[in-house]
Amino acid sequence: MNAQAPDIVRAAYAELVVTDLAAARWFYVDVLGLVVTAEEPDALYLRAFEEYLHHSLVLRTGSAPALARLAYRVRSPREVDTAEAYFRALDLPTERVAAGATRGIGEAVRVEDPMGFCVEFFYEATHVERFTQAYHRHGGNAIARIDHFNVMVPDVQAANDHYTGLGFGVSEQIEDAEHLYAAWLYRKSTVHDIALTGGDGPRLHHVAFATNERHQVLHICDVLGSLRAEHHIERGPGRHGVSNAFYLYLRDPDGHRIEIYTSDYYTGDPDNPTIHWDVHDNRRRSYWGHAVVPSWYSEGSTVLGLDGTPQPLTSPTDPGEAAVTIGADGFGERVPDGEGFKLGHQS
Ligand SMILES: O=S(=O)(O)c1ccc(O)c(O)c1
Ligand SMILES: [Fe+2]
Repeated sequence: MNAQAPDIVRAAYAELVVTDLAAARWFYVDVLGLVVTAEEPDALYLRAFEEYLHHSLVLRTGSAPALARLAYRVRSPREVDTAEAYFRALDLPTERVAAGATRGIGEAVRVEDPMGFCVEFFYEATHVERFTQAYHRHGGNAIARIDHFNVMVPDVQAANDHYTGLGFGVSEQIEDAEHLYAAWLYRKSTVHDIALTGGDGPRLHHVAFATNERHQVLHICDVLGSLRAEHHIERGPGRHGVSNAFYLYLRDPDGHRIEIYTSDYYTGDPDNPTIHWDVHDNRRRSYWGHAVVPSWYSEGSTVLGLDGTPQPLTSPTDPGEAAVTIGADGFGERVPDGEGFKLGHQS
């Protein structure tokens, strides 16, 4: 009999390893405006304005940039036990950690999932002040909350099946008759808590935070421009086809990719239909047809396994999305009649 999947509420926090905590503090606190809940000589615990749990992002000093773990909140303390039983039944490396193993987080279970990511499931967490209406503290780029994780995996279908087995709904997919190239899956009533990007993996593609309004995304761009830090902008601002969200992708001082995201849509009814995008639809990634910078498809963060060591990478066996569109979706040497760019009518 299959073990019961834990009742997962949402993507809750990520722990990133950074090589220069001061530089990371400048990026995430001074530029992005995240709130410092707690600070240690080698770690920062940060949250966004609507959040009342201790943190949604931990930055910890290390010798090389990496994703230490992704964490999901479950609905009750009992669901931590359910999670442990579920993953042990799958014969996955699983460990129970005591309250305080991560400052501000209660007892939890950590698992190395089938894709190689270290994933934590917790319920108890320290409550701290919520700054939803502390408008005097909000900058023009007020980030409201963490929204989702995006991970790079060599087998999108297998990862999709792992997450549907955990009770995630599938909101959108990019596919053709042969392959599933990308997928977005959710537990909370938005487009996703986790997204799957085909590529060498396991790697972290990005952690996304949500703002409530588009102008807050645009303000980040203006702030970076005024600081002569515009090189932190990798892609966007723009409108996604998948998710319909307004987006901006940044690279932090260690190269970790952070998305600032707003205006996706509600997915909370039980019959929420999956949206299927053809891999040749030029609007899927950028609804206005803009090309996607090659680094967005090719670069990601190293992932640490449950034992804290970097995970070796596996390459996809099928052709990746960037191979079936022209180059990396617009920057392609194989454009037959253009100057290296995809023309609007081409796919
Ligand atoms: O680029 S996509 O439109 O596929 C996209 C949609 C939603 C996301 O969160 C994302 O990172 C990327
Ligand atoms: Fe995203």
